[in-house]
Amino acid sequence: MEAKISNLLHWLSQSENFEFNNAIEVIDAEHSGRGVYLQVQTSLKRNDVLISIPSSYQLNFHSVLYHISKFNKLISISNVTDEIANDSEATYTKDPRYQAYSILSQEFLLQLSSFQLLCLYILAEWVLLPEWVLLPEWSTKSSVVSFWKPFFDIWPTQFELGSIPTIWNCQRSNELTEYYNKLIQLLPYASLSHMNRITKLVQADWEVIHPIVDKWNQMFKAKLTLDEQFNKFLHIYFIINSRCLYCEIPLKKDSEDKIASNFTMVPLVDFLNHSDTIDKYCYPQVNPFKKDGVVGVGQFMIRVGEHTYNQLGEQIFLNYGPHSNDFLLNEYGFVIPDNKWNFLDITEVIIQLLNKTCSKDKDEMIKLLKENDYWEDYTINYDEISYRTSVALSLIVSKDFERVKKFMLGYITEDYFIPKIKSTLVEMLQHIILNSNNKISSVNDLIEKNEEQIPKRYFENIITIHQDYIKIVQNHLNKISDWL
Ligand SMILES: C[S@@+](CC[C@H](N)C(=O)[O-])C[C@H]1O[C@@H](n2cnc3c(N)ncnc32)[C@H](O)[C@@H]1O
Repeated sequence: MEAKISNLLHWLSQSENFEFNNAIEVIDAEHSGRGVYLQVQTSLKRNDVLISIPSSYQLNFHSVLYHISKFNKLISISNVTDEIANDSEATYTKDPRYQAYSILSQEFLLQLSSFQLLCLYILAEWVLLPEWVLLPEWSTKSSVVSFWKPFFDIWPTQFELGSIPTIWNCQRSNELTEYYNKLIQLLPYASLSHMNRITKLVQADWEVIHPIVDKWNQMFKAKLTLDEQFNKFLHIYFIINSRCLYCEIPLKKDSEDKIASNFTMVPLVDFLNHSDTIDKYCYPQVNPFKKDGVVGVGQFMIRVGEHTYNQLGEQIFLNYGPHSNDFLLNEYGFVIPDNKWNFLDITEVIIQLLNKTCSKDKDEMIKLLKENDYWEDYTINYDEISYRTSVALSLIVSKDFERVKKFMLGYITEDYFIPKIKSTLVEMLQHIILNSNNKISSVNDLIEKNEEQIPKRYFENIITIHQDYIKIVQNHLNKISDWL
């Protein structure tokens, strides 16, 4: 890994606009992978620059179009593909990308989302190009490598990202599928619905890009099967997902997918690990795009936040957002114990309770909740049972439609409903604890039968989420015992 990191630094240092504070270093740690640490006894203070990466070394919608257009001269987008010199005929015959990228029309590329374009491009440059150049017709020119190779080389392996539930759910032709299905069954409801949502996005994106991969396979006689290529795509999808940083993409300014497409991938910045503390450690800043030969969306900087770094060995963290463990597991493949943003989604439990009421009342309740935007998304965090959860529960238990309408409008407080819902709430919370305890026991059973095929952290992540659920619920049970 050290050699790969020094290759990356060497590659970046070819740009004058690259900065990496000489008090920090990238270190590979057992639990959280690569991270950035203070390695010189000094003091890094608010607004000091830690990392600064020019546009031309970031992977995003703009830079990918720029690089594709080097091989396909029919692509011409102002402010993106200008300033590309014409190649000689000799160059054309040396690099299979001229042929591969010739099937990508400007119209097709521009309507892709950032995710689709980057997945397709990274698949080509990282996975397929090294195979293409080994074919007899290109083999004498195998010195052809992607500009991005030093960046690709430091990305996590399939094994490192393997704890993400959508990967268990989507991976094709895998001997561990049966095992993964057992793990999926032990996920909490919030993780399961998150997994199902991302699974649909992954599958939809593959539907869009796989016709191109098919054409490349015919052009270059692929060695990998389509299933193997899908697994590589899945890996790339989650590399992007777990390492992308918010950044406005001018070409996506007016597009429908602009929120999901506004991101860039930034070498070195993508080594920063997550802390659940917001606004403390460091923060990103993107300097506006300057024309003069600079390609892309702007210089990406990381500056020190309000915390002064002066402890040798301290880790430089970045907050990825106020994310619960269910979210972190599904988007990034890790959890943090006692994460302060944890919450339980108890929509399923509330709906089960609702299903036990007589069907006429049930239909009316659903109608009232939907009409007033109180349908689903019932949550509990450590400190609070959400207002919408209290409203739904009060309605289901009391069946007092008129008073619940006033409760929704804030004319009466929950104090009125507390004595009515107390016993149902206690029963429901105890049931949640029982359910999490059962799942923890089942995960422990799986660990015993595992025979080391699956890394222990996959199981431990699920156990941590359930244990944290129990802490949240137990806190409410303690509070309820003080009521009235
Ligand atoms: C943006 S990358 C950070 C660099 C990464 N550690 C690496 O080795 O390349 C995000 C990934 O880092 C890991 N990660 C980030 N924060 C973590 C934390 N607090 N604890 C454990 N793993 C963490 C997760 O694997 C996540 O998918």
